[in-house]
Amino acid sequence: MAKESSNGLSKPPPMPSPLRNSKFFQVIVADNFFTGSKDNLRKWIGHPRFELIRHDVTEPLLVEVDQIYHLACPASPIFYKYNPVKTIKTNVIGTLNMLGLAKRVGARILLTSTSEVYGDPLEHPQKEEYWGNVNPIGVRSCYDEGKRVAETLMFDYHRQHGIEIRIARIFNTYGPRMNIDDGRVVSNFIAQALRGESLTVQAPGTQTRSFCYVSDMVDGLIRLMGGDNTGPINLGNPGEFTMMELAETVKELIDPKVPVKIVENTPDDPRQRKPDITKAKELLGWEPKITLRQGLPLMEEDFRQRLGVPKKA
Ligand SMILES: NC(=O)c1ccc[n+]([C@@H]2O[C@H](COP(=O)([O-])OP(=O)(O)OC[C@H]3O[C@@H](n4cnc5c(N)ncnc54)[C@H](O)[C@@H]3O)[C@@H](O)[C@H]2O)c1
Ligand SMILES: O=C(O)[C@H]1O[C@H](OP(=O)(O)OP(=O)(O)OC[C@H]2O[C@@H](n3ccc(=O)[nH]c3=O)[C@H](O)[C@@H]2O)[C@H](O)[C@@H](O)[C@@H]1O
Repeated sequence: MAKESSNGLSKPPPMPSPLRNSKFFQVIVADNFFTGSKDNLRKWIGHPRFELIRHDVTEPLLVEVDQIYHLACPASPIFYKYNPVKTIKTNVIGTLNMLGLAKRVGARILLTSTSEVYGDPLEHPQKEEYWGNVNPIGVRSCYDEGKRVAETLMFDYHRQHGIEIRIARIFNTYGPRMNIDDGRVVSNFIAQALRGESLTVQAPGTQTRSFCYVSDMVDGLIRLMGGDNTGPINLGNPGEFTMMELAETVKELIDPKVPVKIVENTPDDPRQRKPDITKAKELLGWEPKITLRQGLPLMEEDFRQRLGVPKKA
């Protein structure tokens, strides 16, 4: 039997990457562009300390890095359900590959997990200690069970190999430059209102979500990566809205005349969701600053430009 060292590991943890002492940040983005767009990276292409690689995380990646932000995964229900086997491979094999990379080069790795690990929660608001209420064989399982396995892999690599891990459980986040046809509710309602189409509220419309603006989320992720806590830590905005309230807010902002249409919902849609962010406040000194009413107009402006719908004078 392998002898255990004082930290409980059979082998010492990997040496931290020497890149930690580097004077400059360099960024390597790896994306297979399934839901992402090169257009969003246009301003960085050609920058001497930026590199873009078309890469699928279900294949191993050999690069030298000291921090890994592991975000790769389709996140909108329409896209993650499109090829569920690929989604679960991305979560399981993709996370294994990123952890293997972290182990080889001694990097710290952050996983963007999700509030979907709480499933259709029976506790409200959700605290990190809640184990969730997830259907393991439903149409959302490729994503929510996939992320649960990804969290398990992160902790097993941490305990078994001493890898430095960070886990964020992100709650519904939105912002400019989202794919216009992403399919998630905020982008759908804004695009529909701008196109003068009915806002498609999925029944019953009383289900709730808590929406976080993207710049707040990025700030939270950077704090988590830089701090001493493995997580999991909830990152999200506790302001909670029903989908009907969201539709009314978007109407008021963009076009009070657009109708709201109740359409069929999809199976296992969580009925309520709101993060308890006590941990993020205490451990990261983080809380979101941008309310939904402040964030929506910023997204509207970007969608107007891309859809070519100028604001009426
Ligand atoms: N936005 C949210 O509300 C939210 C909530 C919880 C968790 N998350 C997580 O945050 C991460 C980013 O989400 P997002 O909202 O920006 O979604 P997104 O779909 O806009 O971005 C996901 C990115 O991953 C890439 N990708 C997908 N599969 C890949 C693969 N196999 N190999 C390489 N790249 C791949 C896509 O092309 C895209 O650029 C995801 O892991 C998601 O699960 C997001
Ligand atoms: O925050 C999270 O953890 C997860 O949130 C999302 O899941 P979901 O909340 O279902 O996202 P949406 O598709 O935006 O749906 C939100 C609510 O809006 C409703 N909806 C959606 C789209 C639409 O056109 N109309 C509408 O009423 C849905 O029924 C649902 O109740 C995505 O699955 C993931 O990006 C993410 O991991």
